[in-house]
Amino acid sequence: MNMEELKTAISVSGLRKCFQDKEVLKGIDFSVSSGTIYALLGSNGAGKTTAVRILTTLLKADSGKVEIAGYDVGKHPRKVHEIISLTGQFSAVDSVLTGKENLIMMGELHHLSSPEKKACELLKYFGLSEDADKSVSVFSGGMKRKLDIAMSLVGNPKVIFLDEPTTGLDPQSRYSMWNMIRDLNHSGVTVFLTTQYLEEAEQLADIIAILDQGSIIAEGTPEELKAYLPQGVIKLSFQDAENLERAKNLLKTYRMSMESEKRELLVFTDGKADTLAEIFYRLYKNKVSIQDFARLTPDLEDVFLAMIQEKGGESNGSLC
Ligand SMILES: Nc1ncnc2c1ncn2[C@@H]1O[C@H](COP(=O)(O)OP(=O)(O)OP(=O)(O)O)[C@@H](O)[C@H]1O
Repeated sequence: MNMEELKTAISVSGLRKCFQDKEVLKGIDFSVSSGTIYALLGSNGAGKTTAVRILTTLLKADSGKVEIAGYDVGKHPRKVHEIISLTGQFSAVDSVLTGKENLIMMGELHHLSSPEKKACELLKYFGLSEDADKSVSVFSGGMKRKLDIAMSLVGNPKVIFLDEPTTGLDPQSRYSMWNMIRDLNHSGVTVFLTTQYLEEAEQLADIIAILDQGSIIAEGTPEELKAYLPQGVIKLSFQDAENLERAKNLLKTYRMSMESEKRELLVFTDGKADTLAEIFYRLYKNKVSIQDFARLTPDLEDVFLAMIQEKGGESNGSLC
């Protein structure tokens, strides 16, 4: 099957997995369009690695259906292996060998006609050419991670799974890894990544799914997820309690939240320019002196925390 013609790269429905009596995945559903970057975002222990292991045929689900490029992972694992690659949290490279030797070995495993040529191409692509003949034992964490991804690309996968690709990397290496993931995606590869970093999901993903205690509690583009929280909250600060109190009385028609100690007022508006102008005019006309103001736009972290808090009250009963 041709991936270019196939719209859905990954399709998951009703996926469940228990370990002993613990239900780690509670019947999750999602699909990933070909050519996109999909991020499964969740805290430690949310079930991300378990999901990736099932999607990549390393672990059997208790129930549910997973298809990669139309192939059922349980029934056609070999076909799935031809399409995917997996790079895990822990590097699979052999530290005794050099970077180039690792890649050549992988090329031989894939029966490439010219493993050395492929190794050189990948070393160049990942900016590792100068270090090609050094033993991997002297590579930095970031270099090892790059080599690990390079190894997974030897077989020209159409769908790549990256399990927490930047965990443990310094900000510079993380940034360079993000660029590489974007480049890979631009070359036509579908990317499925797990991360616990909100910023990473926001920077890279077309679609983000928030996995919390084995359930997907929200899914959408970063913008769609941000729309979950109200836009147009403005924060007004006042020099003294008197101005704060007068502003509060004048703006009674709006929903507000007051922090008396900080002499701050949060006003919840529809975010429209006319509304903001009306608020400022009302205060100005009544000679209320505003010390400072800011428009608060919720970021993904606010959304993540709000959603997790909201779901916290719901039952997490196990079905195992
Ligand atoms: N083989 C196993 N046997 C028993 N429990 C397991 C096994 N694998 C995972 N778990 C449990 O399943 C839960 C989810 O683990 P998983 O590794 O999928 O989470 P994660 O979201 O990838 O977390 P992290 O970000 O820490 O890697 C955890 O409570 C973990 O202890």
